[in-house]
Amino acid sequence: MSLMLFGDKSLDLSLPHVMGILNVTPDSFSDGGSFSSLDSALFQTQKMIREGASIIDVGGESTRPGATPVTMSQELDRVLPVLEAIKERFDIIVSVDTSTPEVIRESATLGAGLINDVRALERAGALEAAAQADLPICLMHMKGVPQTMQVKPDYSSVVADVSDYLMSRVVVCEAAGVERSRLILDPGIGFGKSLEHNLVLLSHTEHFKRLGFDVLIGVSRKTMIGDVLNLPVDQRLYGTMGANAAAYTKGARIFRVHDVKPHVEMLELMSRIEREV
Ligand SMILES: Cn1c(SCC(=O)Nc2ccccc2)nc2c(=O)[nH]c(N)nc21
Repeated sequence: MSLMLFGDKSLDLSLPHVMGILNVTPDSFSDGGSFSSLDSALFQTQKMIREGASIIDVGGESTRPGATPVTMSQELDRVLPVLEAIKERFDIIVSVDTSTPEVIRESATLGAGLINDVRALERAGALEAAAQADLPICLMHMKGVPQTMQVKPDYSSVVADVSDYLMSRVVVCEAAGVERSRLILDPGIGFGKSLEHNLVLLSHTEHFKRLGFDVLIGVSRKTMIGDVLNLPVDQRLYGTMGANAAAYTKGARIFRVHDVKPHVEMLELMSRIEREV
């Protein structure tokens, strides 16, 4: 048992957990407007919970390469109503993707269970907001900024560089009053990495585990799967499952995915077999 508190709930992170992706950026609701985007978000959320998700990940900012930056008020308007509505209706941990101090603060007040920051609390004020929020924080590595991070990314040693960076953020967090036991590490697959860099990071997932932290992996449907299999984004489920299975065998325990049911069932068998003496 290795319990971690996520707001008013806790998870045993000796077991694998699926984090279902809920996109609330307006372009993600191209359902012809039959539902309001909130109805659609709640419907998706209910489906992912029924399929076995432990966490619902809500993000108001698209971090795709070339994505236009979102204003703070846009982020607040997209995330907070959905967070509130989910907390009212469901008993589930809600993770909020944000790098913005005000969103961290408001989300904590409204009952978020995890802050998922692709910028590892680098933004001015984010560290202080996170320290006050008293929530678990996922620190993810990103090299550069979304607009340009995929232009010839280069590392002397990608595993060492990424883990050195994340450990430097851990030190800064501890100095700001964020206990190490609240921190989850994430190598940031696809955020300023070549295909080779992504494959090496996944192959060395254990390295981050051995640093003494739980590891979150977000590889679902990403370009690296497309690069390996030469498949479009809507045909990357099996490749995604293979990548997550490999990361599981190397110690990852939280998996950020679009397809909840396949992963819940895959990880149920993997964890049952791995635990058999
Ligand atoms: C918010 N967020 C994202 S968004 C990027 C994305 O899904 N792109 C994408 C999705 C589908 C297809 C192509 C690209 N990725 C991570 C991650 O890997 N780890 C953590 N912790 N948070 C994350």
